[in-house]
Amino acid sequence: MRIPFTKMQGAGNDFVVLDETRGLLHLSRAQYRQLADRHFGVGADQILSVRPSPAPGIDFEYVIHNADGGEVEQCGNGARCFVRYVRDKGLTGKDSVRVRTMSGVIEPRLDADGRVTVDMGAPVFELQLVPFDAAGLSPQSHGSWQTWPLALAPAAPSTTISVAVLSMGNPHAVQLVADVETAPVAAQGPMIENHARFPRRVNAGFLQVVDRSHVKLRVWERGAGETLACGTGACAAVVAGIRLGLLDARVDVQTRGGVLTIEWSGREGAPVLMTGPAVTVYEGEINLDENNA
Ligand SMILES: N[C@@H](CCC[C@H](N)C(=O)O)C(=O)O
Repeated sequence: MRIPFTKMQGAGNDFVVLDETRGLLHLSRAQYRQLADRHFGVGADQILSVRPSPAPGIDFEYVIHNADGGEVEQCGNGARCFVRYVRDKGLTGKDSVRVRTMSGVIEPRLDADGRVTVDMGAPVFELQLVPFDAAGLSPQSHGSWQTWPLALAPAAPSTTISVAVLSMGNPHAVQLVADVETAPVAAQGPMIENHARFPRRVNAGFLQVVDRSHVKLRVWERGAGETLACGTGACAAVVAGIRLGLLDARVDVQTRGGVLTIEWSGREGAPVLMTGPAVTVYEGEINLDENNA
């Protein structure tokens, strides 16, 4: 099967975008993996499928698959690319669209300066909704919030780290580090991602606070490994930093692929705003392996 695609990136988090507004492609998990494969496919951290309005008052549906082929709830950098794509392709005349994802409705809008801002909705702190199993653990209190001890085994020697746990529609565990450049992202990332206390696995953030409005961040993404940037990871890290009393309401997040600006008032139920780049890299067509269907 030969299909057209668009390659996009937001702060270096890269995507294959598929237009399914005129019919679903019904790709298999193996075909999503082939699209994401950097040797046998196009290469991407996630595959984004653009689907028609699922309900009145909603402009589009946005379906996200990680590089491992698994469908996931949310993708922040992808949301910025989504609105750039539907506008550039003439699928809408609006600068701001309401888009349904697996975890709710988000609102990306094209800004006058060429960047994109997304209302990512409110962070979720209920542990069972993340989901995170805290049974038998004693949290460490930081003012009105807490972090959780997470034993990483079989690390040698075994290590216990301290993580803030929350959902931005998808699950995040954020730990503070002294220096992101020397943080053990590749060593700890897979252990955190697959930790038994996260039944749906988790995205693992490594956050260095520079000052109250600047941080550095690396994220080991569930189903994709370390990426150059993670939009929901940036939102989760800044929300965690604000709730831990370390950050102000507007923070620039330096990732390896660029800067994202995150704003959150700190009020429970208030939405997180994320601003950053969204860029089309090229268009193409690919033969998908029928044996993978
Ligand atoms: N890169 C994304 C997040 C994509 C999904 C994530 N790996 C997950 O499994 O939840 C972003 O920019 O938010």
